[in-house]
Amino acid sequence: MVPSTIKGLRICPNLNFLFQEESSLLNRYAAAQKLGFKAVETGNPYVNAVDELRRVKDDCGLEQVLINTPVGDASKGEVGFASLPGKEHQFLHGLKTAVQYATSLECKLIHIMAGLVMDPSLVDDHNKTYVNNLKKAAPILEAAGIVGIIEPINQHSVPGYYLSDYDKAVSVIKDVNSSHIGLLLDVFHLQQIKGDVTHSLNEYFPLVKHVQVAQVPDRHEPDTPGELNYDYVFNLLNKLNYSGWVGLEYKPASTTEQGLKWIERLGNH
Ligand SMILES: O=C(O)C(=O)CO
Repeated sequence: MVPSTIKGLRICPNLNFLFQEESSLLNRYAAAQKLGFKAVETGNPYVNAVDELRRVKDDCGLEQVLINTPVGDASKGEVGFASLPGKEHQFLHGLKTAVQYATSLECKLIHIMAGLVMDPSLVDDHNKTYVNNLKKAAPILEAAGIVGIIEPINQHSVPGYYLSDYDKAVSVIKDVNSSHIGLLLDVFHLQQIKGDVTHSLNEYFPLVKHVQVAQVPDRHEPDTPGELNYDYVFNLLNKLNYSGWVGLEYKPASTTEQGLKWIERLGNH
């Protein structure tokens, strides 16, 4: 069994990163529950029918904290659709699918994936498309009681990803001006995009609806060798009175279960 909190912060494994020893997503819910987790996040729930997922989630007594919007053909930039000019229909269809899944799974957070900029000369069209799509998404999310969150992703992890700048994310959230559009702050990406973790966490905290963690640069467990001191980061989240979930979105350095020992190690400081 593993603790489901670290320093009082609630933690949930991302089932598209952890428990990959289980080839089936449905079995990953059971594996997470067996180890003692109370909740999960799932980047791509669409590999299963929503009723199947709902049944397994409920049988395991797990909370579904977050899902992502669907992605398409990455070779066409479709790592999500939110910023893609000319694909507004696919964005809206994907959003409605995500809302349908989230509603059935009683999930209150949807990570809205932005897509890739395949032609840098079209970045202004991406900017306009992104804001317009999020403005259309806000009332749909509000009606469903769901918050859409946008996540700056670093360019090493996803080269060409449209949203890779916190100032842009903040400006878009303020432009859309809806309590149903907020920020997903993944400390793994923050460190590689901007660094300045203490001041950045303080500055962006009012917009933060969800946090994810992984060590930099290898994206392994928080206590593996790397640039970030997660003992400090978790203490800082507590100082800020962060009450949301912390998503474990890292690639286990060995096995999932072996790697989870970091929680005990770090939690005892
Ligand atoms: O790659 C990431 O950090 C994501 O959150 C995609 O789900």
